[in-house]
Amino acid sequence: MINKTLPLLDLHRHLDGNVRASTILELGQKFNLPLPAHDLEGLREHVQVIDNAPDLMSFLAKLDWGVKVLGDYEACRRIAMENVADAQAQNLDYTELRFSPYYMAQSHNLHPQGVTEAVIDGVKAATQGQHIKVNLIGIMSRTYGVEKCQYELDALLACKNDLVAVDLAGDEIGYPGELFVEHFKQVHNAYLGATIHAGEARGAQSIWQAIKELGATRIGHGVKAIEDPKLMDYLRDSCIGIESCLTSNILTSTVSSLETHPLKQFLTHNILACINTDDPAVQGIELEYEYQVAAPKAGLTQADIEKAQRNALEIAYLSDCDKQALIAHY
Ligand SMILES: O=c1[nH]cnc2c1ncn2[C@@H]1O[C@H](CO)[C@@H](O)[C@H]1O
Ligand SMILES: [Zn+2]
Repeated sequence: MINKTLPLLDLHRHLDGNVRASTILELGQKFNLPLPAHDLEGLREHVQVIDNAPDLMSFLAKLDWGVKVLGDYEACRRIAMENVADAQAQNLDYTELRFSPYYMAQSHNLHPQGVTEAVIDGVKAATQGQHIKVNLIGIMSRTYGVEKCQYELDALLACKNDLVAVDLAGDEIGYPGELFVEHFKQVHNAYLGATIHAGEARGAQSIWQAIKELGATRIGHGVKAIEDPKLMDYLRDSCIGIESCLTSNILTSTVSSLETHPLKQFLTHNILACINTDDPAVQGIELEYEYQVAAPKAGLTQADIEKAQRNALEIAYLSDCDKQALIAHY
């Protein structure tokens, strides 16, 4: 169960993996797009993973309608605002929303920088005067290759003051981290954090690479770390955070069942692992479900769950002062 005396955080939450089905319908109509269905019930199977996908890339295809309907910058601003509202409805005290501006821009030839500015503006407007605090992480979608990622990174770096970190997401097998060393040099030169999707579709080596060559201080998923005892020790000793996403890992067939998910072992090994959603709307879950249902199924005791809740605060891209403010609220 969620410990209500501690702040609740979701550090791995894709804004563009969390577009409401109702918004997809409305924007589809607004921009006259040929949607695969014209009511919510019919649309569901096209925008949500119902049965486990055979692999990561089939899972990721379900995110596509959420960005195909982004016909202008106002639509991007809207989904950013709705993401804040959804996070508030989950009683989150703090979340890091991540988004890929090129992925959002490409269907309607928008400019990634314009998309980035619209997302920033939407988040600022929606959080104004509210309790919830939101930081943004820019994603490079590796699925589009090295050059497109540079184009995407240029857009993100132009807005670097409104971001806390840069991530690499998408096709981990087809576009391994080795291709992105130059990109992450620029990320570090801009004093941004680096959290990287690794050890999800590929093995422990991909996590080593993300840490040693790309300078990641946090890892998205990282499930394959369990195969490498040296890496497990390294993650613990170097305080590298692991952003676990339980249901996501089942739906992408990364892990065969919650019962065999390595999160429990990460926590027992004193790795700074935490519980997150990933793509809530596409997965049809929310953070509450991950804490109340998925985590116990994955073998976490109440003490483990509280540890994970505290770990999120520890590894969040927040100053010590901001962390204290979150704790002081309770
Ligand atoms: O679980 C995941 N693993 C890898 N990449 C992901 C996952 N969820 C979303 N994206 C990727 O993130 C970008 C949108 O934010 C897209 O590139 C999408 O494919
Ligand atoms: Zn993710």
